[in-house]
Amino acid sequence: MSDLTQLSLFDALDGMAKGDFSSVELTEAHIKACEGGKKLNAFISDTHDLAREQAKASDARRAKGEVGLLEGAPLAVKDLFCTEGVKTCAGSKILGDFSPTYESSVTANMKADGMVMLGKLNLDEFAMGSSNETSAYGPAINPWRKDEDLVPGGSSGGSASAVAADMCLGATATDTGGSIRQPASFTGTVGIKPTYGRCSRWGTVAFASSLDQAGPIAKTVKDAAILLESMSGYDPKDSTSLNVDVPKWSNACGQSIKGLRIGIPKEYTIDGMPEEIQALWDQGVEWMKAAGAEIVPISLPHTKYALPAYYVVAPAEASSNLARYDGMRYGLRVEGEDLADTYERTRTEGFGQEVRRRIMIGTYVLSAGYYDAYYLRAQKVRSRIVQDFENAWQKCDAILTPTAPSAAFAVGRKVSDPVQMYLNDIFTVTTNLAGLPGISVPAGLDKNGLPLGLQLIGRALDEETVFKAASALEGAAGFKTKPAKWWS
Ligand SMILES: NC(=O)C[C@H](N)C(=O)O
Repeated sequence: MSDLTQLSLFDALDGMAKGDFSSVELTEAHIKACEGGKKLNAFISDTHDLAREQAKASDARRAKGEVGLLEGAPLAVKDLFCTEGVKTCAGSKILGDFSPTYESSVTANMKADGMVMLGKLNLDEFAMGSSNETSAYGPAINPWRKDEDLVPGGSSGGSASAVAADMCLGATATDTGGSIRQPASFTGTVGIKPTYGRCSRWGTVAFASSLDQAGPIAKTVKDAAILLESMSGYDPKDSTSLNVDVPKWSNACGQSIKGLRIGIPKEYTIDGMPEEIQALWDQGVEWMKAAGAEIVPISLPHTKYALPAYYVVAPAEASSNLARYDGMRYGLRVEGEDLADTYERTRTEGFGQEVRRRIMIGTYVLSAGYYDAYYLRAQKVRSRIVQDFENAWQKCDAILTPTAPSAAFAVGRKVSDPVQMYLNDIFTVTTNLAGLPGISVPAGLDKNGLPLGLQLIGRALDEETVFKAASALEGAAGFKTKPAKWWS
């Protein structure tokens, strides 16, 4: 039998449906790939025994004719989603060996659809970062380069690395400012952040609640559609969950984009953007045109304020969400001389530098006297950004931009310069602030042979158009290159 880890999720599901191989065989092949891929540090916890049990149970269900959307597919879960009885630590020391007694709604949906879970994936601590280097478990490594350790992007770096290295057929991820799309761009994978409210946040460790949204990282656009169909859905346990139907997005893949209006925002041309990224974006425009789309120049005038606004709103919400880690309830507790000292020691030892930085920024911008100057102003910027997109939708149906301002960079290169690190999110944060769906599709390689992605943004709840356009882009780009398997 040929190497089953090379299959897409769609082809693997098809192969099991035809009886070409079982979930047990498919799962064993992926467990072997995970064991051979340890150097990439993509996983924080392995759940291989559980995966074997789940695969066996899946084959038994299939024999009875019970076949879920993800039936028998070996997948992996970002370690930000609570998984019942399986360590969930959000890449932080402060959660210690916390093992939840409940399952996040997203992973519960996937389990109900027949997922086999191979393990929990590495990430930046509490999803704060763009390189996976803030993880208390060390960074996941990008499989694209052998001679030098490159970051896989972040915060969903483990998800991206594991999918790119064929260790799983797809993975869950989350995106607060770009954490699904930027790692997808860095690793030649597909990542979609759906409309805010599509996926329930219940049981997902909170970073910035008005921005956090789950979504998949996958090998193809169609695989991403299948995974998102399973992850999405109304959940009364999350007050921001949208009570709307989940369309069959996989059917949108491959449909014609004739007459679709694609907007090109002039503000996304920024100083210092590498020429190859500009060239790839221009090429993307040509591909969309050739596929029958109409190209429309648009303006999103408040774009330059998006990143500063995000780095006020997100830390503000984080400082509030992370107040719960006090050494009393879960994970780490460092005894002090009195209660205040215990809090202080626990939080100082438990949180890494970037998380502490964000808690301090967040506390500052929310404090009396500064609230109006920072937080309130950032919220006003947010309204302007929402309005910019509303205006744009009068002229176009989807927007094409680069995903990130660079390709993957070397481990250690940006850690000491937070502003450089934050700039990674320059093209992705706008959709989080506006709650819109955005997808990254691998579109080409830079001069060093590293993948680059292009982003498509759609109207709220119009993932269908996003998938249609992304699938056309994927077809035109024909990105088939894989990293050489140096790690196993
Ligand atoms: N969670 C995210 O979307 C990550 C983003 N790069 C941040 O550091 O906030």
